[in-house]
Amino acid sequence: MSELPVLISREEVMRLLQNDDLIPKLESVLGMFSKRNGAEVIQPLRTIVPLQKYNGFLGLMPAYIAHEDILAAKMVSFYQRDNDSVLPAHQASVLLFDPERGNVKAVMDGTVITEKRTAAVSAISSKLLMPPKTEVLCILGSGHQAVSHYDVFTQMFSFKEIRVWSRRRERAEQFARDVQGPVTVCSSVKQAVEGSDVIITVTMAKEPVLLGEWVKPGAHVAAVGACRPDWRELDNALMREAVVYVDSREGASTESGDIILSGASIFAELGEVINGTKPAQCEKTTVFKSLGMGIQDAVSAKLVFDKWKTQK
Ligand SMILES: NC(=O)C1=CN([C@@H]2O[C@H](COP(=O)(O)OP(=O)(O)OC[C@H]3O[C@@H](n4cnc5c(N)ncnc54)[C@H](O)[C@@H]3O)[C@@H](O)[C@H]2O)C=CC1
Ligand SMILES: O=C([O-])C1=[NH+]CCC1
Repeated sequence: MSELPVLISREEVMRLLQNDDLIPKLESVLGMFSKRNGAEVIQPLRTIVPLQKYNGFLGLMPAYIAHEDILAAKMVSFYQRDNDSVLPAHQASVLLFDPERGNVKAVMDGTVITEKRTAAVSAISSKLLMPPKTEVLCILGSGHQAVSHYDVFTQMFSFKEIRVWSRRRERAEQFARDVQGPVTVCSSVKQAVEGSDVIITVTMAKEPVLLGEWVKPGAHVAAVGACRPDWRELDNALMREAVVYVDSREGASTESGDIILSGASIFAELGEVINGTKPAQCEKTTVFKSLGMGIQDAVSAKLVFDKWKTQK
């Protein structure tokens, strides 16, 4: 009989998953994915189970990476909660399998994996696509992704100013108190965005919050929210004017309201830029539309498990 899977907690994932290890693994797997060698990376489109009664969704995200022999599946629930709800918006678990025997080796917290790997992928997009001189970072939203993005962006880059905007000013003020360095709390999206070189959108908005008319020409936007085909964070002007990069063409064309409803065309996947088969047009305004991928969770889970084994 198979051994029982090990359980790896949120705290352990937080301790074991470090950006320095994670970023090269993500770059490598994004590059592999964009080669479209179906025997190398298998990642079906995310299956979504709508939970209409609760204004929520369950996403199923399996992936197999042959070269590294990683088989994993994340299950993530996400809800549009009202403002005063104390319940979390996202919760996830990742199952890591033994691909040869088919048994589950580990069940681990996937919420921290989701927070860290998403932010790390946005940091990769910024490394590749942001303008050469970047001084101002702007974060729209002040939730979990805002914090993980702040952490990796301040670790990887140095900005003269970091701005945050949130629908409720007190949440933005709380964010500014919680993080390590100085943050300018902005009263409007326009105030936060104007003059920013890198803009991160990490909101639960269903309608555009970021308008193209406020965005400095040449800025880079990492658009992380709006992961349903009828949800938006960015307006048509921005989507149509910018050079649009995505994590997966199939994912973005199926799930991203910003892409589907604006009719914007996708210029490249991040993996194609990593592979050198598509250029990074840093001199132009760029949008990286992130939806999240099972392969990102799979490499993260493997890193966590390998470290856990060496430290147990
Ligand atoms: N691309 C990817 O791989 C992933 C994307 N996400 C998305 O990132 C976004 C942020 O996620 P979390 O930080 O975990 O959520 P969270 O619930 O911790 O934070 C959400 C933030 O959005 C704000 N917000 C809610 N409704 C809004 C509205 N109508 N207009 C403007 N702001 C609004 C909230 O005030 C809060 O600041 C979500 O859209 C989520 O689905 C999450 C995980 C992975
Ligand atoms: O990749 C992911 O885990 C998610 N993307 C949008 C909601 C959750």
